[in-house]
Amino acid sequence: MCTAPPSLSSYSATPLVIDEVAVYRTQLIQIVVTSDVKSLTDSCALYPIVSPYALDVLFLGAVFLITIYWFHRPELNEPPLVPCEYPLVRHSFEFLRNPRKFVKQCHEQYGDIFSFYSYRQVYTVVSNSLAYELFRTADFSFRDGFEERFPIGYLTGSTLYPDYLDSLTNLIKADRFHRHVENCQSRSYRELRCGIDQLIGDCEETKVINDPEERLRYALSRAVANIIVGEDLCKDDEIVKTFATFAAVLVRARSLSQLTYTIHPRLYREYFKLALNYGDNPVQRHKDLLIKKLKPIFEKRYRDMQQFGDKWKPPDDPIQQLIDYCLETFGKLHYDCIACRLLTLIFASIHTTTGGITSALNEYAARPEYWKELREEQEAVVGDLDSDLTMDQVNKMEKLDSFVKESLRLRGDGNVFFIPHRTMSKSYTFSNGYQIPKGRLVFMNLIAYKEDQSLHGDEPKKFSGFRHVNKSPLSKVGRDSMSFGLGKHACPGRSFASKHIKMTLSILIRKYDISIVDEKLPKSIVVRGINVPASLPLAFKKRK
Ligand code: HEM
Repeated sequence: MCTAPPSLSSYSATPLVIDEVAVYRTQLIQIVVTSDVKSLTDSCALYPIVSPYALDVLFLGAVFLITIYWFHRPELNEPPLVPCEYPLVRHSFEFLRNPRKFVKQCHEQYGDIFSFYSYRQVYTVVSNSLAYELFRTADFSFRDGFEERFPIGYLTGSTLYPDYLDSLTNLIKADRFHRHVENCQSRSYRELRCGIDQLIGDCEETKVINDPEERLRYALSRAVANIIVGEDLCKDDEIVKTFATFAAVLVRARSLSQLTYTIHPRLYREYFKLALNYGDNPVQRHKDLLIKKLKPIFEKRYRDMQQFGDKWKPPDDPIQQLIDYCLETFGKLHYDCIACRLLTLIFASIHTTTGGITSALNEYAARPEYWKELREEQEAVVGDLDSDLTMDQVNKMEKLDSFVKESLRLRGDGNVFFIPHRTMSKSYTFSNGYQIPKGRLVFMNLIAYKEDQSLHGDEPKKFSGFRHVNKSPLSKVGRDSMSFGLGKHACPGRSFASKHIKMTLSILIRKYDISIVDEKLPKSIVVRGINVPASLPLAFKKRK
């Protein structure tokens, strides 16, 4: 006879002996795996002859099968794993003590692909042609690799929204964005000049500025804000501060969380978020500020759109791009999503571009042998400091373009890796036959790239400011030009960045004599594990 299994409440109410529990467990399993009523009845009828230990046998069987599979699973032809001396920390010490020496030695010994173990993860490093393969194939994700080391999407809340990075990339790549940047050329140039005049000053007498990077970052923020949020808001001190400081806030919080990464990336992500949310929660504060200041502009636009319909021709600017995106995606204005887009754009654009300005400026100040030619080019192309700077003129600054490109190529001498990419497909087989499993973080060996004579010409390790004249410009990516990445995810803001770096240097070169104060200071420093251009104290004097 089939007795119905007791209800869950009766389990707890009735004291059962061990054998009874096993019988009911067996019965429950049978019920779950049985799909139709008849077989259910049949299976219930069978229960007295099923062993009370069936579940345990099943479990042991599964463990046995998994063990067999584990030992006989297809082995990947993994790249050589650098053997390590210290069992727990593996290569972490050697790598952190002298990353350059470690990577160079491993490359010499193991060739263009090798893996090493740091803390609890295996990393793979690729050089030369395998590095280009990494950038060019869709089987690797730059975003996933970057997001693990710097979870910007998660921290800003952008990952809540569909395709958050794709939609930002599309916004920057769109023709209407390029048209808008061109249309804003003279007003954003004036903003930049005004910022430099105020923050660096007239310098009638020689003036030593200890923090040129920070001052130039604020000047640049005004110019970029002019393009992104418009003429009025770019003069708003709070908005400019958000543009100038948002990335620095994240970098500071990251330094508090770095140690947790060595335990587990997920712990690191959560701790990072906690470190940010603690106290005044800067991400939310910056979001609230952007929403407060921008809401009236968005609402007015939206009202105008509804009131005038097709007769209304909206301004073709990023604000309108964001409105259109929100209406297409959500059917209404979505302010949190708008703030997320803007913060990600600010994060991606301001510090990176200021870094480019700073490294080129440090090289310029330290290398008087280039001053004459670079000044002559400025005078020939632009002339007077007070006249506007057109896009056409910026494009004609070939020597300056090459100088900036060279400083970006060689910047951060201690940088040994390019941003990691993560394998997306099940496993990936490189063209030389080595295989890596899904999820592996893969880095490009930057030392090998910088020292490759076949790419950069004679003496590739030496700074040669005009190395790239009459060759490809700064904003063009290629095998010999990878500061902005390569392939599908190559930086979509590269012409924007290159234009702003050149505009800033053009003003500085025309306006001041700039020289280095202490030649012994390094041009780049390691800040919390990342090599960045140092904000060297520089002497500014108004040119005669
Ligand atoms: C000197 C300044 C800059 C440098 C050195 C730089 C560098 C890079 C690099 C190396 C990548 C990864 C490319 C890859 O993996 O192939 C990247 C991606 C990106 N950059 Fe830039 N960038 C700069 C300025 C900017 C600016 C000004 C913007 C925005 C206007 C921007 C927006 C982005 C975005 C949205 C991505 C992600 C692209 C994607 O995943 O499809 N960047 N950048």
